[in-house]
Amino acid sequence: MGSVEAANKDANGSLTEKNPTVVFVLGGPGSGKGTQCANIVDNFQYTHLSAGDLLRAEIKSGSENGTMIQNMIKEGKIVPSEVTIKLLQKAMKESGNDKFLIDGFPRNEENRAAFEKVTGIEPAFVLFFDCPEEEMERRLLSRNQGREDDNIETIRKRFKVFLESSLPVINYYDAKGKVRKINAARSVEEVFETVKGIFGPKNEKAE
Ligand SMILES: Nc1ncnc2c1ncn2[C@@H]1O[C@H](COP(=O)(O)OP(=O)(O)OP(=O)(O)O)[C@@H](O)[C@H]1O
Ligand SMILES: Nc1ccn([C@H]2C[C@H](O)[C@@H](COP(=O)(O)O)O2)c(=O)n1
Ligand SMILES: [Mg+2]
Repeated sequence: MGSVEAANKDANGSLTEKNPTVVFVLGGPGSGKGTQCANIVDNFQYTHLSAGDLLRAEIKSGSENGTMIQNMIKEGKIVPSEVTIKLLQKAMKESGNDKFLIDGFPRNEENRAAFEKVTGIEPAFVLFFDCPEEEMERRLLSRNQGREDDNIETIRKRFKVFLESSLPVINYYDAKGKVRKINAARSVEEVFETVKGIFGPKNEKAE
């Protein structure tokens, strides 16, 4: 048995010897997090968990939190950590994997501190897709996936929340040397070339 210090907590918060590898995938709305995570999953042995997708699925499921989540997403606000972390823990457990790309989380200091406290997990590193607002706005307005928050009013609110609440989390991890900043204002292929270099050959899927 290893020491308790070396142990993590499992997705339910119990101490375990298993050490999940978590990469937080952060960046402004429309910076390309989901697009690049799909490419990473195709090439590396990771499970992609998008906090936004999990919250949208929760709305669709008719859960008692659905209306609250829907209203918060419409306003570009961050849903309380307790709700999002429970969804992440459940998805981690159900995946059967131990390597995760957690996309769009932590979005604020409350998300960050609560996840660390509840799961005991520290990210291996943080991918930060850095993209100018004008480019992100262009991408979101032409995304065409029927998202209720892809309208100019909500997009502006999401940009404000990103600057005020999410950037401080990126700065927190940057001070710990964990941030891998990527210029996301390039083509999908160019961005992925940089991403591939960060993951390296170790976790690459066999052909
Ligand atoms: N490098 C790129 N160049 C041009 N368009 C891109 C690029 N990456 C993603 N896109 C497009 O921009 C839109 C937003 O991308 P994506 O959904 O991956 O962003 P996101 O960071 O996950 O956004 P959100 O935070 O809103 O979920 C999509 O329509 C996607 O196809
Ligand atoms: N940690 C999170 C992640 C997302 N949300 C809500 C608020 C976001 O504007 C929305 C969409 O997320 P995205 O798909 O853009 O990553 O979901 C949240 O409250 N907390
Ligand atoms: Mg996304």
